[in-house]
Amino acid sequence: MWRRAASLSPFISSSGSLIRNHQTAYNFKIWESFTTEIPTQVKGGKGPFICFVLGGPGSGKGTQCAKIVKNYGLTHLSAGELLRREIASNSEYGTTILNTIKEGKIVPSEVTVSLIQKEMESSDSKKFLIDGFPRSEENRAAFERIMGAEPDIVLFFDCPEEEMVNRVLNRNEGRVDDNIDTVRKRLQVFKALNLPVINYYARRGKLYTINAVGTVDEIFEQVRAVFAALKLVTE
Ligand SMILES: Nc1ncnc2c1ncn2[C@@H]1O[C@H](COP(=O)(O)OP(=O)(O)OP(=O)(O)O)[C@@H](O)[C@H]1O
Ligand SMILES: Nc1ccn([C@H]2C[C@H](O)[C@@H](COP(=O)(O)O)O2)c(=O)n1
Ligand SMILES: [Mg+2]
Repeated sequence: MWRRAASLSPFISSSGSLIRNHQTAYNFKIWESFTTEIPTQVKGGKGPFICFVLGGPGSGKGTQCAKIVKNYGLTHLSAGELLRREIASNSEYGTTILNTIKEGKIVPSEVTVSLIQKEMESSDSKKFLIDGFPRSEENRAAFERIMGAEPDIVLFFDCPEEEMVNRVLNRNEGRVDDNIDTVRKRLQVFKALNLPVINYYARRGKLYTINAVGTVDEIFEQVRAVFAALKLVTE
């Protein structure tokens, strides 16, 4: 169990020397190579390592998180899964959460952060992969305020909208939001509320953009390059 009182200061340089700028779905820079700039100080504070995982609906966040867990042993917390679990448990917020998800909107931050908080504070893990969070500036601010922590790094799975729509419509997991109407709304919400957060982390030098087109293994090779550079995470 843990509690962090203060935020970490930025610790990863975003000025790697062999980076090429690719035009991708949302025009973020892709980190293509980490050959010379290995961060020397990965962790500055006493709290756990926190990696936020962002990307539009169906961009492959959950799929890649499963591979990260398997290869690097981080504890995976999917905000969407925590909310779906809350619906299934018939909690007092269940109906509100269900209706919000059906509408493709964002659940109030206090609800989501308190679910994440419960998981993190009852875990002995020292490294968390927080998938699908923060979805908005409000989410981000609430996490910082309530948890007193910031992510160490942020992975962004950058995927063209058409590909995301195809993946969601073929997912076949019985999710109430896997239909064309909701996915269109989720894409609008993603662009309006989540892209600004992604930009925020890019400005803070914490964002690692992954080109989310290709096979699952090809995409994971880019993730591996990020984690290879962050030696401390794997120890
Ligand atoms: N690289 C890929 N190529 C083709 N299909 C993929 C790829 N990665 C994931 N998928 C499939 O696309 C669907 C969506 O993937 P996933 O659930 O990982 O996305 P997500 O980003 O977590 O979406 P959401 O935000 O809706 O939870 C799944 O059916 C998954 O098997
Ligand atoms: N921070 C979050 C994460 C998720 N939700 C809601 C709204 C999403 O459409 C839905 C599914 O999430 P996913 O499994 O796609 O990550 O859950 C939210 O309101 N806030
Ligand atoms: Mg997911």
